[in-house]
Amino acid sequence: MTSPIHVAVGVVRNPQGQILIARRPLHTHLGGLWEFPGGKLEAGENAERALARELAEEIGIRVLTCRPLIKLRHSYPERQVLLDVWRVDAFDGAPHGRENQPVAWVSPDELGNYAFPDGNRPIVAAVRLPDRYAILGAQPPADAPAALERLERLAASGIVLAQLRAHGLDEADYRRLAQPLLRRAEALGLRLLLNAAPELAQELGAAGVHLNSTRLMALRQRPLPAGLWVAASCHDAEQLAQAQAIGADFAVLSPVQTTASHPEAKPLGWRRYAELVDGAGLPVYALGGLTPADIATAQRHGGQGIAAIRAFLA
Ligand SMILES: Nc1nc2c([nH]c(=O)n2[C@@H]2O[C@H](COP(=O)(O)OP(=O)(O)OP(=O)(O)O)[C@@H](O)[C@H]2O)c(=O)[nH]1
Ligand SMILES: [Mg+2]
Repeated sequence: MTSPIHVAVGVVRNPQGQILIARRPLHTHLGGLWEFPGGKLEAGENAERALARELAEEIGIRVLTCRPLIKLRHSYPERQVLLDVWRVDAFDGAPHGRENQPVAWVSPDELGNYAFPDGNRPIVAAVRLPDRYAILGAQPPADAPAALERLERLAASGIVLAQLRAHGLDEADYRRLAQPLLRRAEALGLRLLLNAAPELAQELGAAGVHLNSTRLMALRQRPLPAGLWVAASCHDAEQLAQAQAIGADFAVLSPVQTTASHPEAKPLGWRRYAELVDGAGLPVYALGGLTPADIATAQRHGGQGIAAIRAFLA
């Protein structure tokens, strides 16, 4: 197998939070599809240098600050690419298509309306996902008022994505608990995924499903359509590969450190976390004994951010 073509890709964000996309010229590989500007590394260049050069050449901006977002390998019939994707949050100049390609500013949630190359699906997910994923836990008896109060506190602290995890409840109790939480989450602008059967998540109008590793391993395909989120709990390379194979949007990898909720589980540590994330092919949150102070560490190790049960309520 030849080594993949290393490509530096920029997710350029303006102060309004919109993302710059460009349309690939018709005569090129994947011509006519939308992309994030960028291009191949030249000999002797690292990804950051190539990114700065490509964004200057293609859209006429000077990159001021950038940081890694996600790295992905993808095989097209004609070639393999390593997409080395960076967030560009500060730049000089007004972006325009210097090669006459159409460009557009679109909000992260509108990205789904544009036709991108197949390899870009995880990039779009990474752009849309926040750096914190909250796990709203509940134990029997399902205490809806207490869970609602925690949901409010999560939203007040800026959480926009969470899952409802209540493994001790039977389906009827889980349903009773989930319904008012889903209604409140919607009003708060918080996307609530159900850690439950995908059919239940869809029936109750949740933002998506969070698959525990048993459900994940039993699936042969993505259980919900593209408009809903599919997340998965993973603990090793096999489960991450399965998450990617069924087309999950993101994964949670645990335990990264020793944690009070699972004291018996052997932690992965950041080095192993980074190794697993590197081959995962989808955004991965770190979970297990972490606090918001670890977000930057998770991102430095290739992750999307952190997931936590208690830390966001502190
Ligand atoms: N820039 C960019 N390339 C992408 C994206 N997604 C994706 O699969 N690719 C693939 O990455 C490869 C390299 O990108 P490129 O064609 O922009 O390379 P380049 O700017 O150096 O152009 P060149 O061929 O004229 O030198 C292409 O095969 C392209 O299809 C994306 O979002 N942005
Ligand atoms: Mg290019």
